[in-house]
Amino acid sequence: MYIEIIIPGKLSKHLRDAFDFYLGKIKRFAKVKVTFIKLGGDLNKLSRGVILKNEAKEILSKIKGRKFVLLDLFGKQIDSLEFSKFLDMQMLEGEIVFVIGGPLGVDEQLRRLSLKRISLSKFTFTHEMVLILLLEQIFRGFKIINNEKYHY
Ligand SMILES: C[S@@+](CC[C@H](N)C(=O)[O-])C[C@H]1O[C@@H](n2cnc3c(N)ncnc32)[C@H](O)[C@@H]1O
Repeated sequence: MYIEIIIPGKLSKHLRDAFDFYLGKIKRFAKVKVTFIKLGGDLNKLSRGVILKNEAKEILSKIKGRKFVLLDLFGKQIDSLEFSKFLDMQMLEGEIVFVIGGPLGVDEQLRRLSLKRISLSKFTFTHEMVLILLLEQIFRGFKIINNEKYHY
């Protein structure tokens, strides 16, 4: 199983331990690649719309026509069991691509093109926190699929 996560920006130092921790945990279930793309510009010089379009262009160039799941505040809230079923189903395809928006959110084009939009809760998290939360849910999902003790 191959999982790719595309996210604008860089991971802050204070989250690196959590990032490495969950990547290490997932590696026996799947190969995970996290692709950081450059931010779409400086809000002091460009409008939010232009920045989001720049990021969408860069993200789409990495997606190269593949299906992707968007992490989106306005997406559907699902629970960990449903997420694990989705992971299990995608295993038949052999690949899942997730996209997380940048600090300013996502361009509508990405919403339109996405296969599915998932909301983790009604709270707004930083995009970097969403990366860590997503990795933990992926790990949890594999533990559920494999009937291993972790999800209570
Ligand atoms: C700081 S948020 C951007 C908030 C922005 N107001 C918006 O409308 O998306 C950065 C990114 O993190 C992700 N994100 C933040 N909170 C989320 C949540 N509760 N569920 C799913 N994704 C979330 C989304 O991909 C979002 O584009």
